[in-house]
Amino acid sequence: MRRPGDGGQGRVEEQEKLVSVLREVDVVICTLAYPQVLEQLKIIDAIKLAGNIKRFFPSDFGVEEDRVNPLKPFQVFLDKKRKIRRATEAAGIPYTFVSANCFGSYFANYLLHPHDENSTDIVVYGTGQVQAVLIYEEDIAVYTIKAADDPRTCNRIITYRPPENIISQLELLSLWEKKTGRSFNRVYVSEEELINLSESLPDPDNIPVSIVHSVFVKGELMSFEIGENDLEASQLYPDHKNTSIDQLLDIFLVDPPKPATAAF
Ligand SMILES: CCOC(=O)[C@H]1C[C@@H]1c1ccc(O)c(OC)c1
Repeated sequence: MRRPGDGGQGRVEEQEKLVSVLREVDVVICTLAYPQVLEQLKIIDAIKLAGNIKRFFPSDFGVEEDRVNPLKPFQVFLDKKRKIRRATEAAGIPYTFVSANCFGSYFANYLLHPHDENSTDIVVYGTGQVQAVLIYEEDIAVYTIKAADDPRTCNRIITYRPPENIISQLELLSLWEKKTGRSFNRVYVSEEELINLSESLPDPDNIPVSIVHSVFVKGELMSFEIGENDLEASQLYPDHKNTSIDQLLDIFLVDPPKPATAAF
């Protein structure tokens, strides 16, 4: 896989420079944050002009946006991502759309707050029993690179859903309590409270609560079966030793990944 030369940095508005950089590579993996999602239209235009890109991964890597129906703030967020998927398809650019579900370290920090050694309360959304999917970020990267030059994933959607990475909030919390020897109070936030917040909070603060509702209350990460015509990473790449959630929490015990906050 070729990498751009030193001149590989710039702005998406610099179309001439973007095209020249694209002419040096084969695969484009975009990870632009939500506020810049529609900037990918400029990348699509540049890819069309360059004419040599063998695969484009738009900045997806979350829920399977063509198969969920969340609360409005998240729906508006996903509409922008869907616009990029449709523009990619319309442009005839070879693509792979990735549904990586929940970034594992990101959401372990979001749910368990392991860096806060004084916390005794843990917020549980809804019943806490809905199954979600947490994938260690390094495995998301490995699966994506493997998919990048795999003909089986060309013009396809691939979901990252290894069986050992499917867990509910309460199961995750119990596992963390077992590993740390700590115990936490469960502070439940009901579906009604989340819906009210999604309607009362100003934009963009209404987006995270809508994502929480989709993932941990509606269970939209697991709302569809992986059928024989669907691609799932751990099935496609069985030789890759994926990091289970149990192993991810062991990483948190010895070298906890720093908390992060997505841009909205
Ligand atoms: C609850 C807090 O959520 C976030 O901060 C954003 C980064 C999370 C996210 C954004 C987009 C997604 O599709 C997605 O799927 C699980 C997850």
